[in-house]
Amino acid sequence: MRLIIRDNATAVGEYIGNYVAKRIRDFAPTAEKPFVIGLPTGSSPIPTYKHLIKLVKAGALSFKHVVSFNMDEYVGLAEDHPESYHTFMFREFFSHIDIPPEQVNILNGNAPDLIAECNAYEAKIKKYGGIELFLGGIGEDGHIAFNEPGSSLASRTRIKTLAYDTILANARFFNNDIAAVPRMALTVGVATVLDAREVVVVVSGQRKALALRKAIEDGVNHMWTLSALQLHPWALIVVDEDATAELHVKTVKYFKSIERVQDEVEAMHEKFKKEGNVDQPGTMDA
Ligand SMILES: N[C@@H]1[C@@H](O)[C@H](O)[C@@H](COP(=O)(O)O)O[C@@H]1O
Repeated sequence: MRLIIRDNATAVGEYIGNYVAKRIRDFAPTAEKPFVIGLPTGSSPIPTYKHLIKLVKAGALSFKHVVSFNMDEYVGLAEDHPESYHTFMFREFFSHIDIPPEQVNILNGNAPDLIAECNAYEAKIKKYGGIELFLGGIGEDGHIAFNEPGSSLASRTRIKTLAYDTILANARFFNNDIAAVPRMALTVGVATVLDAREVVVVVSGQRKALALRKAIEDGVNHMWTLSALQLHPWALIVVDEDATAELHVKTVKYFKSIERVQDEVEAMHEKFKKEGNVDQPGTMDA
């Protein structure tokens, strides 16, 4: 696992935006071989979406051959409700980029058969050959997608009852009316996320600091589902300084030093490549 620390949420968004853009460009997606990406909602990924929009508008990136799968959606909230994840994704991202809407997949929290909806979602991901890069955010209780504490680390897309803490945390999006926050959601499972070839997680703000510590300094534990990322061979967490508040100084220093050495290795490879000595980029420590 790599941990990248940036000064603030904007810098985190720029870092992840550039990272995702490079992955898409290097993949060179086509209609026959699209780049399959998993996407989150929440306030944390907004700076990333803003940066990706900027790159698309500047002609430096295209989502024409990208297929997206969102992480989750509330159950029973009208699709056009201002706080549905459908509305969020189009408002904050999709309507500003060139992704064809038919390539966007978001769970339908109003499907007549919710279990069938979840199973079909998993099947569709499989049909595309799996997710290349899953971008995620976390809740204050360490949940990834809506995999609340106690979720099975082998879980798949399913119906999930929300933790009361999450309902309280999300009330800010419903005029602080706790009663208006849906009690259930459809969510990809922990195993659905871990199946992706690469996972990138954004964590910003001091209120996520404990979750970050639990996820990276303690062991794998279903009470902090992000910790399951320790089992993933290619995981990257990008955080702002505020989110590191509960980490040991030693941990922060360690990951900063890894980034420094990695930069040196990459610069060296670039130099060699220019001189025609190597044709493979350096591999990154995961
Ligand atoms: N289901 C979503 C999560 O996928 C998201 O990571 C979390 C964090 O939101 P924010 O970034 O606004 O703190 O919000 C919800 O709970």
